[in-house]
Amino acid sequence: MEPIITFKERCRLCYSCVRSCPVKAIKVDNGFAQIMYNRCIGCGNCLSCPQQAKAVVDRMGQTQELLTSGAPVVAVLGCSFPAFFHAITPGQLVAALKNLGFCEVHEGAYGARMIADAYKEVLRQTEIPLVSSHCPAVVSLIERHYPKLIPNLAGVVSPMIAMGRFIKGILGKDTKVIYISTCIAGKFEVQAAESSSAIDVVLTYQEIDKFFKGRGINPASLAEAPFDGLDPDNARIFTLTGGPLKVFEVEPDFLDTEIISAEGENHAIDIIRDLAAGRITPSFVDLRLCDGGCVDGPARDQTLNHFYKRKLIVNYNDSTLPYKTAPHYRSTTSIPDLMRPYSNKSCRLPSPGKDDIKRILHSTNKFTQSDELNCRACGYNTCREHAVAVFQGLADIEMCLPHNLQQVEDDRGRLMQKYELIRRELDRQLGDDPIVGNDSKIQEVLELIRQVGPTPTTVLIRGETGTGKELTARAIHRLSLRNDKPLVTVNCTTITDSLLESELFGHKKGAFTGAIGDKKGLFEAANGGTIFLDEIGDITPKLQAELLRVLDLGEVRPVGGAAPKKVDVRLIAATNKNLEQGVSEGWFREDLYYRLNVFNIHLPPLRNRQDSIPSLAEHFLDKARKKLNKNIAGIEDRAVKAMQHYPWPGNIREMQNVIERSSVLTKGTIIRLENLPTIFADTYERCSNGEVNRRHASFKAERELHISRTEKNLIQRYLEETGGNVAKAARLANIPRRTFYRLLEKHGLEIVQRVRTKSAEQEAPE
Ligand SMILES: Nc1ncnc2c1ncn2[C@@H]1O[C@H](COP(=O)(O)OP(=O)(O)OP(=O)(O)O)[C@@H](O)[C@H]1O
Repeated sequence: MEPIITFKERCRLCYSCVRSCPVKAIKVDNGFAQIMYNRCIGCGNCLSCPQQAKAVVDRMGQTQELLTSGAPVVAVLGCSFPAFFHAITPGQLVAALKNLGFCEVHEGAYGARMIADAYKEVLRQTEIPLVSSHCPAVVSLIERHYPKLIPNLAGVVSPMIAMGRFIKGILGKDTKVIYISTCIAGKFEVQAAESSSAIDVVLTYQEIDKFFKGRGINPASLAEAPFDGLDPDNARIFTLTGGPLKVFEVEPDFLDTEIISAEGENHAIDIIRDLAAGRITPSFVDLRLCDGGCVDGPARDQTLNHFYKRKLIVNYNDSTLPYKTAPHYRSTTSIPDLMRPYSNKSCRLPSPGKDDIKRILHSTNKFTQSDELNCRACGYNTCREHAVAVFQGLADIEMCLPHNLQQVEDDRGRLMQKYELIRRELDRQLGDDPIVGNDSKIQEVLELIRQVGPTPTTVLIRGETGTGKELTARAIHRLSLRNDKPLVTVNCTTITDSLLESELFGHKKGAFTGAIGDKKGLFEAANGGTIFLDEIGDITPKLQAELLRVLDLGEVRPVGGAAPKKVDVRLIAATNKNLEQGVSEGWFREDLYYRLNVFNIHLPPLRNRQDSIPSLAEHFLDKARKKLNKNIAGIEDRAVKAMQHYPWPGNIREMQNVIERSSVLTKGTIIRLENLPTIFADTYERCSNGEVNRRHASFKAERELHISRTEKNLIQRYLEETGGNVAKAARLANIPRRTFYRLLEKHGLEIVQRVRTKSAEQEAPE
């Protein structure tokens, strides 16, 4: 497994890894940034991901397995260890490692000591510019990205590999060697074929520290133990800036241009690029990718500054460390083969032509040079570099931040336009719809709407389904002084009980599973305007109590929140339930009932509004005409008559649907009885037979019919003239009030008039 992995789900596409990768070995694809290992040089920069989406693969389990396998396991400490384990002595660190189960502990600096002689030899023999190879990231950089310089690489192993070969050469191949340092590239290096089997595991200081903690080992409490192997002497400074040249005994003069010693990815890449281009031709280039040398490798102690770490290393170099060297390490034949080969590991990506770049730039709205902002938000230094990466399949177009912002702005504009269109359409469909009807009942309703509209009074609208309760609520809001503020409509049965409370009153973050943030409720959304609670008879007793609180105190309490919020909302409620029965049966709170029942509007069912059927039919036909863009002139009389005798269980909504459906079905310009659902033909037949039968009935029956009609018309007229006041109407008709009531009953002129009549009666004494 590769030493660094990506946790897809943590990647938030901030492109910080793209930005920090010196060789752009990151591919953004499928919604996350992944490492392209064939381009990666193991510098470890991507581990600084703010979301911790990149992590070093845990090798502690593997180490533990080796330690318990029975094979001898040797620990080798990289030269920089005193700058990490600075709170304990080197001898205590050795003791702690032995406590973990390591049989020997060596200083990796001895590896630097060993390769120094090899370097002197290679330097003496080489005539082309020689590039040092002790930094595995620099080796990878050349093998993967500048293969032209492979012949320039010193064919000498790194100090780490030298140590592995040295120890295994003496103790035998079955010995396991674990190298511990600040280096991440070393983890990649030991996986490469060229250095395989020299080192078994590479750990960072952090990993070994975790190991101590996991095993309850406190190195500071331990007595010092001596190192094994050989004392590296002054090779301990190898880790520092300038350290390798000192150890290799290559000491240039101040003005020397033949020897280059540099650190840091920018310098290293610049120098390698110039070498490859032949712009510089020094005799020796000593390079390390980490700025500050190995002591400042990616797994360093981040809390210490470079110069303090330098001081720690210098002190360590000056001190005498306890050593207990076994005689076999002193044998002159113990020095292993320190040479190594290299291979071309570059994989060339396709190069885009000018037109390709242009096309990609255009797709992110970059048409002129000034459109190329080179803002680097995508992680690439220039818009062109990003375009090349897009062409090569490394980057996404969507990585361009200015382009995305422009897109969001454009989308916002488009959505605003759509919203505006939909709002107008909704207004057309709902808000501006007139309340149609010329029967006395609906005229009375209209009068009530006109009276209550401009007041702040709570209104309770009652009536069967589809009778126009919502339409009435809209009309009331339109006539109110709040009509410039929202009318929020809530159907209490469409939202589940548990959600309705939070929908109405809002909730605080964490109030329940899924409450990931604070949310305002619909009462707050309606602040200053009106809220229409449809089907109020269906809300739970708990919600009834909360609602009462809103009505009494004018404040809402969000679910999970302690502090109430003031709201100024007018309430219109509607129900087709019998709330009085609810109160007596206990499922509707009495106090809420009285609070709602301030001003009642009762919408009559359509079957009691036969007189309005022709005008409603015409109204809905007009709507269907516009909606379907169909030339329909009218509805034939037979169809209207059938509609007048149909009981309309779904009321006006049903009628609207029937007319729209018939408009779709009709082939001519007139909606005929046959275009209506078949039940209307039956209804028509029944009512026609009734008329024919009546025509053939006796004179007496015919006379009764006419008298009854005249009686009904007269009663309606008296009511109209007295504004629905039954007491006055009875006086005008010169009949007792009780007789007038009986006639109302007989002709089906009920409830609405009676409600009004009752209140009017109280005002008007007999
Ligand atoms: N008097 C009327 N004039 C014109 N259209 C009407 C009238 N009454 C109702 N409508 C139309 O009938 C349909 C149903 O009306 P609305 O939704 O207001 O009924 P409702 O009583 O609130 O229904 P529900 O009880 O199912 O919620 C709507 O399209 C509305 O525009």
